[in-house]
Amino acid sequence: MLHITKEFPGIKANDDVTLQLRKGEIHALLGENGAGKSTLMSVLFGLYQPERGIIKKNGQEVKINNPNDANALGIGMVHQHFKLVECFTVLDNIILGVEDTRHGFLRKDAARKKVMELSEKYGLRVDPDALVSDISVGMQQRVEILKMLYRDNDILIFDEPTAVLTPQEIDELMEIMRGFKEEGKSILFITHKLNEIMAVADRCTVLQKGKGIGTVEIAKTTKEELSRMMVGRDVEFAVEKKPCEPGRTILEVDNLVVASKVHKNNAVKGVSFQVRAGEIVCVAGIEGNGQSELVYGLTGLEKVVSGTIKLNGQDITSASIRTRSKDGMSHIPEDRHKHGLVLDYTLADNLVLQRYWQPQFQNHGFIKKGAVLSYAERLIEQYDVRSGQGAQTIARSMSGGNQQKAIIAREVDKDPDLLVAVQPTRGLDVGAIEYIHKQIVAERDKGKAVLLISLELDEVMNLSDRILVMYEGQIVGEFDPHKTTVEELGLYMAGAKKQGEAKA
Ligand SMILES: Nc1ncnc2c1ncn2[C@@H]1O[C@H](COP(=O)(O)OP(=O)(O)OP(=O)(O)O)[C@@H](O)[C@H]1O
Repeated sequence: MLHITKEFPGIKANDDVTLQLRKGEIHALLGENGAGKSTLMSVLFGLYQPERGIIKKNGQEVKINNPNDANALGIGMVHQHFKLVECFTVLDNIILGVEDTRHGFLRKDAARKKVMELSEKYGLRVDPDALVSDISVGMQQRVEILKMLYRDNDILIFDEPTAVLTPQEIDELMEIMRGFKEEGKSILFITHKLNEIMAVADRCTVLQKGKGIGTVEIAKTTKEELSRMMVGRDVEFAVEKKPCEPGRTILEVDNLVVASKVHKNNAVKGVSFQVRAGEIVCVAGIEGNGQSELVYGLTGLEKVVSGTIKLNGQDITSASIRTRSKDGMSHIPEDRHKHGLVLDYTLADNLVLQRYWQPQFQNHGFIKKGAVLSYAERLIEQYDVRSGQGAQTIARSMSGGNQQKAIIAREVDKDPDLLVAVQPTRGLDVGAIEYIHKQIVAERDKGKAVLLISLELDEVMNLSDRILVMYEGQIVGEFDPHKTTVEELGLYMAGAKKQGEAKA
């Protein structure tokens, strides 16, 4: 890709960027949120046409007008937010658009055979007949990868593939990528996780505010140098925090049971714990052990089966979401598109989603547009949310990381008593993670209670004052982060160990 420039209203997302990919290499693409990584890859995949610049494959200039052209050139892409049809089966998703319809009949036998062979060969376990809406995020990603392989692609673009995976799944993906490389396929890999780049990549190209800063050989660089190139300053990987001084109980959960949406059993099976003012309690666990359902129950997204939830001593077990919000609960949700934002609203409207009815923002049922805008502008400035048209930007057009920052700004600025933060730094760059971690600790130091749900053990160890490990819907252990290790937590998370009587 030579001298690519791509503009959107108000922003040059790519500004004269050159990227060269070799055969059989894993090439990482690194940059702050909104630096233009996804845009550059969307240009390569034919989703956007650049204003300037050309693309060459094997020395020949090519024109990629749409994803079909990209596929014909052997270029495939796994998007940051998957592009699957939820009510279709795995197999139908893989063959979508390249179905064999000879003589007017849809023929799937050969397709099924090819999919199963690819699945076997690369260790990409899928159930071809399962509906996409019923399978885990990890399996959805395998479907996306199989889609590329089914089309015989040999340039594979992975846009933040590990942001949604568990540590085990990340290891598996790294192995799969190495396998592709050995076969001579070329991989473009966007990630914010420097450890992953150091582990698998051969080279790394760094973007900063739309411009290419340079390409480095991984064998000759360090994590620190990469983060400096990308953020333009040194980044602290561990946040400083003083010992915790917990106060009164803010959240009290007693014997909570929450049903599962996917299977008949309960997902949360009698969980009890408390979170006090001025402490960060972290629920650690492998994805799918009831953490999501616990949060749905706490925040009111799902009705609970039994048990009680008290916030500041008030029973809120059956309270509406608005009541919980008014009573002092904030929620940074796991899925920013499903529960965090209204994607076709402006950034400003998204920032007042739970507050537009307050006198500050409405008068006799009419929204005070000026007040909403100036409030949004303050948050955008304070939380460094970057987008093309400021408060008026449509949320859908913002980069994933900046969408996340907008949600964090909204939830923290509500000044809650309890902040329920689920994977708050998913998809954020190292500079933004440092900032968010400091914010969470600052909230704690202001006397707020923080319940953090995270799959990232580094984050758990770094931030929490107390760790609860969840396994198969129950709390199987409680730990002091200063007295435990990642290895010990791992054993409890995998169900190999359980504390006699889990107290919390
Ligand atoms: N379709 C679009 N319309 C308008 N602006 C867009 C569109 N797509 C991207 N942008 C803007 O272009 C810039 C670059 O976005 P891009 O998604 O490429 O960043 P990124 O480096 O992938 O970020 P992240 O790490 O947060 O995913 C952002 O400011 C974004 O708001």
